[in-house]
Amino acid sequence: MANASAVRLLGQENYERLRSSRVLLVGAGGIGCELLKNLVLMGFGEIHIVDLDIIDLSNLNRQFLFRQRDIKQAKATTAARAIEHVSNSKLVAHQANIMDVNQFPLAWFSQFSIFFNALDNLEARRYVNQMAQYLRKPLLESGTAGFDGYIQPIIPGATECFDCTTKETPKTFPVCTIRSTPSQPIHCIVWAKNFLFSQLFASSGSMSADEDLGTDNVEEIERIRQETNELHELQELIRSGDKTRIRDVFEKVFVKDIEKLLAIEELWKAREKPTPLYNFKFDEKINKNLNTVWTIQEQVNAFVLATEKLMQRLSSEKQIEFDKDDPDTLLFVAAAANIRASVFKLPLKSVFDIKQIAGGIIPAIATTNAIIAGLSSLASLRVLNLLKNQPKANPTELNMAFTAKASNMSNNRYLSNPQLGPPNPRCPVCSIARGVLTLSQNDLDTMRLSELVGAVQEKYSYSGEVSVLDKSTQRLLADFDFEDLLNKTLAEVKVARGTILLISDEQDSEESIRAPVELYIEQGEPEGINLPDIEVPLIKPAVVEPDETNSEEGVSMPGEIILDEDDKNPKKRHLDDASETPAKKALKTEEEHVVILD
Ligand SMILES: Nc1ncnc2c1ncn2[C@@H]1O[C@H](COP(=O)(O)OP(=O)(O)OP(=O)(O)O)[C@@H](O)[C@H]1O
Ligand SMILES: [Zn+2]
Repeated sequence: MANASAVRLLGQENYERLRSSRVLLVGAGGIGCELLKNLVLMGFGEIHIVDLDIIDLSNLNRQFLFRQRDIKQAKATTAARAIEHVSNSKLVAHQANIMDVNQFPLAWFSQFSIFFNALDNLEARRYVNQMAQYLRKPLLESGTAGFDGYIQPIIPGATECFDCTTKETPKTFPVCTIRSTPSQPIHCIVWAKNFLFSQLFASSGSMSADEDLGTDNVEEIERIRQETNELHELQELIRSGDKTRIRDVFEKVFVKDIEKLLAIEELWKAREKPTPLYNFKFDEKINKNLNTVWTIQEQVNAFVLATEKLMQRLSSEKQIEFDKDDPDTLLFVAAAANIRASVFKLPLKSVFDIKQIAGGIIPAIATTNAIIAGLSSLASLRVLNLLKNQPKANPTELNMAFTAKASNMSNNRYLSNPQLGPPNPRCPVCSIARGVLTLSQNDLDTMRLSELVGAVQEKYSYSGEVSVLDKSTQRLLADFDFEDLLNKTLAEVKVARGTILLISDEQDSEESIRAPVELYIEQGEPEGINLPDIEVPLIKPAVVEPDETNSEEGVSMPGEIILDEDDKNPKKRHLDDASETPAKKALKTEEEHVVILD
């Protein structure tokens, strides 16, 4: 049965095209459920839904295709089943990770006219963006965070891609700030959760000798190492189950360790000194109101109570992970964070506030999801040229992108309609020449890496050394002073179907170097190395400006904590930093040691 209103909007011919389109929806959560309903009601011919997760009780308030009885069922299949009875579309559900190259190789993506992202993490978003760039297929990217949201149509070659602008990564902090010199409540929360809690209840590791601590102060480094190893001993104490020893734990963490810190005078030249919590006592007074800020005595009592409970649990659980919904772990982290905050003379917070911060909670709002999904489905008609009388303009001139902003509204307008930008010529993703290299199974098993690298050098005229990076795992496979793997087979170095290799010029030339090239490894016939015919231009090495930072505004993603903090973020990529090859940049990022608040 034809959908009369769709025919009126699109015209008969375009409606037929819509009916014969096959589309991919990645994510069947808050935006995904809304979007699936829209795509079905619009009448797309075939819709594939991919989601790796199962339904949780907390999803039901907004993921309206799911009911209580569906809890623990797969999201993708349940969503398809829930909408089937009103659907005139063929629905195909996959409970899987979209980044699983065995299930979803590049060729699988090529069957779709458009991809819709309804995801909640940067990694998967980046991955689908990359597939869209390889196949030059349009992608409708979307996201919400509370009352804010956005849609961004991405048309490879014509508009900017997801990675053309820098994105805020989850906030990270230098280790020394967390361990020695907290200056905000958040530093104490990160310390309590990622350090104290995990050392006492979750892990058993002591520190490795070469861990970078983000400070050069020898005394401080020594103190941090010693403290970690002593905490390891405290873990033994905790595991003994002897509750009388909680006093020792408390004294070590809030008195002795602080005294040791105070002894490093260098640290306190320009900072207020902490005060150890001397004369502490434990009593029975427990405050049960999670919304108020407790007195320090109530924090101390809560710390003892939570530690007792966790100690008891350790007799049956091997280790305990922090979970914002696990009251014992939350209470421990909240109390420890507040006691430390008081020692460092910082403001205390309620358990409820700490739960939000430590759990990374941004409330998900059904209405925002519905607005964004509505805009995403409507924009897809424009992207696919399905609207009747659609102006034939360059995509960057059409009104296709939207942001919904309540948090920072301009001109009293909730919805605004920014123009899509053209691809950023310095984008690390869409500015790089790329192609697909198909290798036979036999070649994948037996070909040496050196053979492949040699062929790439010859085909794209790299005159000197090149570096080879496996982008999927960020492993360096070869460069000018690392040739150990060149003699190994592709199978031995784990280059397989779905691997993306980034080859960069290592030539030390003043004049010009060749741009990098990216190859997606596909498996198939025929034998031999048939490299794709792509142009890999010569570029001028950029002048190095060491302190240059990217001024483009980051876009925050749902599910991530973006904190107002002025510490410079060592993980932020510099799109315009052409002083290093991407391969080297990736390695450096891996080496930097920071505490991540997840
Ligand atoms: N790599 C991936 N492959 C497939 N699906 C993914 C992948 N990463 C995330 N998803 C799915 O994307 C959806 C995002 O939906 P949403 O943002 O509403 O998150 P949620 O997990 O349902 O809710 P919340 O995080 O708020 O509890 C989730 O259902 C999640 O399982
Ligand atoms: Zn880009």
